[in-house]
Amino acid sequence: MTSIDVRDLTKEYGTRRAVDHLTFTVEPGRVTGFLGPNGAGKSTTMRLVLGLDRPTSGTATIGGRAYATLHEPLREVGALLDAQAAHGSRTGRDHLRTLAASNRIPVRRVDEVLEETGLATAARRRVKTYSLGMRQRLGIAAALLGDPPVVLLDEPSNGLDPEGIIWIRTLLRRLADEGRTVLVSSHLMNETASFADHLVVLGRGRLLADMPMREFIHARVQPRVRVRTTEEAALRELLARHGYEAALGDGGGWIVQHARVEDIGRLASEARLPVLELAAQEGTLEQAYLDLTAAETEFTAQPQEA
Ligand SMILES: Nc1ncnc2c1ncn2[C@@H]1O[C@H](COP(=O)(O)OP(=O)(O)OP(=O)(O)O)[C@@H](O)[C@H]1O
Repeated sequence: MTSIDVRDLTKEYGTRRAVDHLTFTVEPGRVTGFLGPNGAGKSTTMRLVLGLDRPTSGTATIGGRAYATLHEPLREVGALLDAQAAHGSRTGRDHLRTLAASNRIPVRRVDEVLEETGLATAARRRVKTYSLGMRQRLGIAAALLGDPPVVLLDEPSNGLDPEGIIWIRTLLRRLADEGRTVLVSSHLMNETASFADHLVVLGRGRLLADMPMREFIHARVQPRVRVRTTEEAALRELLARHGYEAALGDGGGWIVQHARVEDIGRLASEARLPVLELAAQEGTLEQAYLDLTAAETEFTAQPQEA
């Protein structure tokens, strides 16, 4: 099993510190969402892991080895960093064949990944005729070509249509279920919530969180309850009397802050209030993420640099 290990990693561009003493491990068998505001250092970290840039200090290794020392890198790590990387005058198939040949990957893998990424019918077209979503699929096909145990994808849902977004979600889950190490950066919180098991969150080059996604949400978003009754005034008075804060929700009913269904249900029952609806409202990843990064967003903190 191959993990990605980032240890005390720092990268400076001139006086700007893009990555600041970062330490975390991306474990196999789960999808790790890589989050952070614009400029937080996600792409820089991925570039350092892939040996595309040199760290100022610290290390980034894959299975204990620096990327530059891997014998057949595409068989060990698949990456999507820049979907525009393919040469426009080549066909999608030729692009993948060239990559396969230079990494001693059997040529049958080309047709397999074209099929897997839904590009089989477009394989003989020049890449410059591809839509953004098709280029994205081609970049993912290239990442999967060497059947690697480690996959890094920077914003893979970018440009994909709704069907493509469902496809990528299923793909990521499958890769993790097969025991691979999967690191995926995204700005789309609903998307990330739909595929990630674990989160690594950066802010201004530093590690803000490294924990299971459920834990991250529960630690930051208080539970809420939605309750609806025919006796509005009585409910409001009951909640206020027990110190609950409640506000009218969309489509009727009350949203009660810091509450659990067990407590509100019992209160309503004891007061003999007819309850039409009673439901726990799960916190979302977006709420938890915004709460964490509010103070960290570069553009909020330093508007003069925007
Ligand atoms: N080649 C470079 N030269 C100078 N500064 C750079 C370079 N690459 C990145 N930076 C700076 O490093 C910081 C981190 O950028 P990076 O692209 O890693 O962030 P990110 O989290 O991937 O952002 P985004 O979500 O916008 O893609 C930014 O302030 C950026 O301007």
